[in-house]
Amino acid sequence: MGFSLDAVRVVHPNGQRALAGVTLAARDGERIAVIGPSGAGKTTLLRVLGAALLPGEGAVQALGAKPWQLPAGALKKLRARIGTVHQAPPIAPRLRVVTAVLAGRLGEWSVLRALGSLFHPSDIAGAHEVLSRLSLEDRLFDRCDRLSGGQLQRVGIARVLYQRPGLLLADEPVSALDPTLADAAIGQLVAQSEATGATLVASLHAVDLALRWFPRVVGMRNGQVMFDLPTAEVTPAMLDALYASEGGVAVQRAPQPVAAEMAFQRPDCP
Ligand SMILES: Nc1ncnc2c1ncn2[C@@H]1O[C@H](COP(=O)(O)OP(=O)(O)OP(=O)(O)O)[C@@H](O)[C@H]1O
Repeated sequence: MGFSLDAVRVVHPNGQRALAGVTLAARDGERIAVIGPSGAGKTTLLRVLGAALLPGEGAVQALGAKPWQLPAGALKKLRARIGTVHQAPPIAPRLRVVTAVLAGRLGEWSVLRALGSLFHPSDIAGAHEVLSRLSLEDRLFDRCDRLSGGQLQRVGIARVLYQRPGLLLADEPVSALDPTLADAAIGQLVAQSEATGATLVASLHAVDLALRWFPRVVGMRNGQVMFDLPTAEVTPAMLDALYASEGGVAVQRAPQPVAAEMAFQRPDCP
């Protein structure tokens, strides 16, 4: 199952080309980091994988289904099996943390149960368990608008952990976290994939996290896949080329550890 994209092209309504013929596939349970400069098409790629954006051209398969050939009911069920961690989680400010986390399974619930959960959270222990994996269990009953940006981002991660999707997509999931928390949060996404067999695709600006936690790295630029390699084969020269500015002058980046050196530094998942 996993997913596959074949020659996928996306041009936004304003004429901006975001994906220029992307072909990419993953087996069940694979873990892939997508890296590349701003505007490379990473978010667009994840939206196509999540059946949230219909590409203008090309074929999409996710979890064994072709989303855009499904009737509405089946498409809804497929989307309930796909979880997305957004950079800025779409969570209503007045919602309590517990409710925001339990909303991860809204797609599986009837309208009645979903409405009931707003007033009487049904699985407080389950919400507590996933929040504790992100060191947020003490905020269970806080309102989301009382949280910092980084705490809210972790609530968004907890929500997807609670959902237990078959395809887990994470779009810049730790951009608001300090390095220690970011490392731990990526570790939790990886641990979830290992425990449930979910395919994990994360777009990351933090190249060190991509190299440390993911066995496969896809480099994107200008809507195209520039490389798709086992992490140990990604070289500093490839990273420099990926992030080089359009004018040909290399962008100043902090030195990145060589992939081969990073591979054995991956901490054990808790
Ligand atoms: N809704 C939209 N309407 C018009 N253009 C868009 C839209 N979303 C993205 N784009 C454009 O498509 C291209 C790819 O954007 P995308 O957000 O996928 O890149 P990205 O790699 O995720 O960037 P970043 O790292 O900055 O988040 C960019 O040129 C962007 O300006």
